Amino acid sequence: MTDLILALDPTTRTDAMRIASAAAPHIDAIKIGYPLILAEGLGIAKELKAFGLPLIADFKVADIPNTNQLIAQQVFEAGFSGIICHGFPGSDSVKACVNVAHDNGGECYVVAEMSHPGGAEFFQSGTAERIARVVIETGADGIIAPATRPERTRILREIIGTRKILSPGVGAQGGDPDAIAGLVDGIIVGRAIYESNDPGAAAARYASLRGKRT
Ligand SMILES: O=C1C[C@H](C(=O)O)N([C@@H]2O[C@H](COP(=O)(O)O)[C@@H](O)[C@H]2O)C(=O)N1
Repeated sequence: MTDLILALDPTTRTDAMRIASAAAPHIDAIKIGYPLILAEGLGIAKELKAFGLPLIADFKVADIPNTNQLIAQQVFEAGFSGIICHGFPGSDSVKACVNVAHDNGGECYVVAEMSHPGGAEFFQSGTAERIARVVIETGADGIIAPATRPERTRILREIIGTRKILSPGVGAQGGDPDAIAGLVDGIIVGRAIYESNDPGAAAARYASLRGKRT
């Protein structure tokens, strides 16, 4: 089952609610991060929960363990069911997020390799693979891996086994959904949906990929 996760990055409540409402019937989760939260505050999470979909907090948490713990606690108190953290701060920092997520019945996903061009500079040469191994060590629920580089995501899949892969980079960044859908548990799509004149129809097109997971 290849889930469709809407990256809801508009920076006004009005646009966010309009787009979420149109896309809701076709998506499996909503990911929000700094663009919308800094613009509208954490309260937007409670409003978005009205759509009955899991909410993923994309804060790319990357601090010392204690600070990661404090951030993660705020995230799950705000009603999120998942959190994204970075892996480069090390296994103790990742474990702090994992523990809070699991204490709250939620999930923690770790950025293993980023989808933009710069992600190839710093996450390859072994870094992404090391982070994938931290995911195994810490019991994290999965990784973020690039839809723009299916060959890299395939390598990371070999390391993390059945843990989840959520894959951004489809659409606006050039990632081909058909090339990645069979490899991952969810594709993350933002601008190709929320910048569309018809976000509902755009989401429905990507939703047709469900079930492609092989
Ligand atoms: O490597 C990563 C990490 C990060 C993530 O998912 O954690 N994202 C996020 O995924 C979405 C893609 O949006 P769009 O390009 O479809 O508009 C945005 O919210 C990005 O911040 C990536 O794009 N690549």
